[in-house]
Amino acid sequence: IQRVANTVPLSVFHCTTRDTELMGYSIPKGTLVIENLTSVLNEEGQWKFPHEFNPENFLNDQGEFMILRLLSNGSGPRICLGEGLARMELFLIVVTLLRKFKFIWPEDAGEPDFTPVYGVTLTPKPYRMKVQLRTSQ
Ligand code: HEM
Repeated sequence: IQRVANTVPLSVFHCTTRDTELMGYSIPKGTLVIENLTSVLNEEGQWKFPHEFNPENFLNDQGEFMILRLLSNGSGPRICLGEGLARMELFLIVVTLLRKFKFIWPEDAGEPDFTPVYGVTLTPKPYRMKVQLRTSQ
């Protein structure tokens, strides 16, 4: 979910505090550095299905779960302080909703439009969804 949602596509802007050499590039002191997380999270060649929601992106050839650093919350000394909290909340909220309800795309709603709404964060366009209480079996 976090890979496809790409919630903070340009991360938090940073600035070099000294002249820096990175992979052959010289970055002078005081340069504004903007990360492109959209590229990281959708890079062709890095993901089996870069442009679709497919949990198989996180499985190896034997079908086992691969432990990856997803990078949707940045990395390094300034990594997102809320990463663990955000991940736990997402898990609890999504699992609780899916256990209680079925989410059904309405037949008359046409194809879903995945074009994001741009801001500091990316959000989906408003959409209608049929929500049905699951019956206990
Ligand atoms: C899915 C939810 C979230 C996403 C995708 C996200 C993403 C990010 C990203 C990309 C950065 C920049 C990291 C970097 O510069 O390498 C960041 C920084 C930060 N985030 Fe989050 N974040 C999320 C939720 C939260 C929550 C819930 C909190 C607090 C409770 C939080 C607090 C922070 C703070 C304080 C920083 C700045 C850390 C620093 O500069 O030292 N974030 N976040």
